[in-house]
Amino acid sequence: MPSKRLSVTVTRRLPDAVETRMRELFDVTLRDDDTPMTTAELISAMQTCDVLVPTVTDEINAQVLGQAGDRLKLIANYGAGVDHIDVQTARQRGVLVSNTPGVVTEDTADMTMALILSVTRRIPEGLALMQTGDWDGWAPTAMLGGRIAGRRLGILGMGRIGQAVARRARAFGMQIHYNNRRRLRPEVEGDLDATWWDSLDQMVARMDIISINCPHTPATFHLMNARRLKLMKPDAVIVNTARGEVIDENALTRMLRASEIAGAGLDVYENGTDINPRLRELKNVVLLPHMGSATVEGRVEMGEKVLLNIKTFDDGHRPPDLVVPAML
Ligand SMILES: NC(=O)c1ccc[n+]([C@@H]2O[C@H](COP(=O)([O-])OP(=O)(O)OC[C@H]3O[C@@H](n4cnc5c(N)ncnc54)[C@H](O)[C@@H]3O)[C@@H](O)[C@H]2O)c1
Ligand SMILES: O=C(O)[C@H](O)CO
Repeated sequence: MPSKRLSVTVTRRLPDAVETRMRELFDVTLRDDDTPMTTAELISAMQTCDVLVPTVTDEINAQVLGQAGDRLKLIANYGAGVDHIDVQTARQRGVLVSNTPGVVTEDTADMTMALILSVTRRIPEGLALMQTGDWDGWAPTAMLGGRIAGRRLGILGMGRIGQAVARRARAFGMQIHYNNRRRLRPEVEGDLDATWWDSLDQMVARMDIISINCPHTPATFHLMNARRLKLMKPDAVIVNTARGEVIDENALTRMLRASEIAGAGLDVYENGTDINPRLRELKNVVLLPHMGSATVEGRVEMGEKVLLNIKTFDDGHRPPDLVVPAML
């Protein structure tokens, strides 16, 4: 007699190859349209499935989890960041949470460098000049940016992506500094030629460029608040490819408008798509639509990770990318 297949609900459209494999392995419910589920749809899905595959666009808070069915045993997130899931409450309810770390690392680090270069070398301004047809030729003083070689890069959150950013930035001749929950092992720190700062305040005050690469947790919410942003040098730049909530977006906008810091490159925002409109008006800001890990290859690998986590759970083992509250 065939064994009962695990019931899996996926909240967003995934690459075709991933959806096909989902169908082969599980009793899967896939969506036809690619809009985020409403809260009611999410709760309804969580009342009938064994495994939910959400993304960053699904807010799975304590209230939503409180209405999930007893059947729900695993939330296999499609993405590395899990700040949209109340992992603590899930655990209390006996629901496991897994994510997709590692496969997003190189692509997100590439995008971090792209933002650093875009802001310091004014790439979007140059592009706009070409697109409007306003370029009237080379001039010694036109479109001058800042050199990044020799500059101090301060990485806040020296995990997988932070270290991948450090490797790239070293190749660009930057000096690497970092603040992290824990200091790296000496051999890793040595390989990256990175300088450790125990005090985030002291690091922030001395850097030319700051890159945010820590997760959004209660401890990192507004870690870059108005007071700390004011410690930055007036010619410094900040980039964020982690989560918007780590920076006080309104304070950052005010400081950029007042030229109290030189520029910002943002891939993520404090309130999702509801971006401070004043940010859009600024020339010294480069805004991207949360596309740090958006490569064809990466999206398939994220799906493969999700499949592996579910399959391992289905086989009676601990999913390899289990997220436990102590990690956050
Ligand atoms: N823009 C995107 O598309 C995109 C893609 C992937 C990941 N992300 C975000 O990037 C984050 C980091 O991903 P990762 O794979 O590098 O995670 P990771 O767990 O490997 O690294 C995170 C690092 O942050 C450090 N950290 C945590 N709290 C801290 C604190 N209070 N102060 C200083 N350091 C702290 C941790 O010690 C760890 O070293 C994810 O949580 C996710 O939110 C964004
Ligand atoms: O965390 C990630 O992997 C991306 O931001 C998408 O959720």
